[in-house]
Amino acid sequence: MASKVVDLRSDTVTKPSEAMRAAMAAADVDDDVLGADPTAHRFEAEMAAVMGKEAALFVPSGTMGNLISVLVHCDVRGSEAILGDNSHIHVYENGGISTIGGVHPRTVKNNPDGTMDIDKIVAAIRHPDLHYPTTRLICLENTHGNTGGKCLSVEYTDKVGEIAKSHGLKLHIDGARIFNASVALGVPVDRLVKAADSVSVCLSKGLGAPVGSVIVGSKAFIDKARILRKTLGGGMRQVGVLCAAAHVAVRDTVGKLADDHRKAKALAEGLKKIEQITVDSASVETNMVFFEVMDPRISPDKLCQVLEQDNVLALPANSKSIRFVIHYQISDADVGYALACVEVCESLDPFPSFTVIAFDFSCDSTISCFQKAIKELLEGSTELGHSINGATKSSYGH
Ligand SMILES: Cc1ncc(COP(=O)(O)O)c(C=O)c1O
Ligand SMILES: C[C@@H](O)[C@H](N)C(=O)O
Repeated sequence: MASKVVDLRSDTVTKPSEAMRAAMAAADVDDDVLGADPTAHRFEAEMAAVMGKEAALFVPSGTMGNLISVLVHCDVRGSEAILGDNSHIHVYENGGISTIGGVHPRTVKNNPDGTMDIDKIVAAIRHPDLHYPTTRLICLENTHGNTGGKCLSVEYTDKVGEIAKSHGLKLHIDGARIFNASVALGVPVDRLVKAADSVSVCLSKGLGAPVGSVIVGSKAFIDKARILRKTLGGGMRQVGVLCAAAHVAVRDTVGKLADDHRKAKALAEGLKKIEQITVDSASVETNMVFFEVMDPRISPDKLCQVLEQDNVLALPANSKSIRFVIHYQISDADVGYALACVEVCESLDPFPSFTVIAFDFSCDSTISCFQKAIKELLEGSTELGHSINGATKSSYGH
């Protein structure tokens, strides 16, 4: 029987539940390009209401959701979008807003809590000038993935919204994990995004849907987004199959996010007890845990490779740390097993001491000495290398 895999690579790795699969099979569908998939319409109306916006549009991915949103807001050539230098849109979306949309990114440093300093956002705003692109959009990310799933407060979001409005700009929130933020902050999700003109919500992350995101905003925004989705090849015909699963995900999994956060905290507290591990467990706000290995010889890649041998899957967060991401298909026992595996990895010497003896075979005497040494070895009278001229000895590991 295949041994269980504890997959902590991301919250994108969940498998659809039986309820999702049943809903997909039973979905009432039609051609959505011709504007008629009833399940898609129902789900989009449901999500618009949940998020407190006028309208919604199902899209195949969070990346496309962000791209469409930026392109709708920055629909004039020479537009600029202010976004975090460590944001998903800027780091992981192939520069799509530029390569496809011709939008210029104006990055502002992301703080360790996922925010961008308000004064730096204001300083980055550029109004029409012969020399500059024109700022038309500010993008936030909540929760913020690359800082470890940090939550942006509703107060901060409202403040950025006020700045956008006072400067005639729009505000987009990459809300891939907005439900995690809502649950962790105890703020209703529609209140958390009230200041935003658009939000991209991933259904395929912590909510556990097999595919897709939904973007929400004004009706005028969504009408333009629908056209852009088709332009980008996102017209999906009987998409109700996917929307049916997404509906089940929102219905069944939002209530489990708090437990994901609890398990992430427990994982961080457990990692804290392991000698060679550094983790700021107090900074764990949602479902992600970033930790470092003290031993400089064990890189994040190396530890992930070693853990994989024990069927624990993880990914490096960066050159220094590893990322564990909890989702609703990770149990408390899985957390305990992962901790035990990290502990074993840390106690094992990943690089046992060993000696390399290099020979200079261009030297004739080395060969005769080598032959002598082999003869002596076979007779058990010497250690290889000690009696060979031209041999250089190097030691690795401890
Ligand atoms: C914060 C954030 N935004 C957007 C995305 C993009 O979502 P997708 O992978 O569905 O394109 C991701 C990752 O998946 C993410 O972590
Ligand atoms: C890496 C990124 O694209 C993905 N959203 C994740 O967090 O796993």
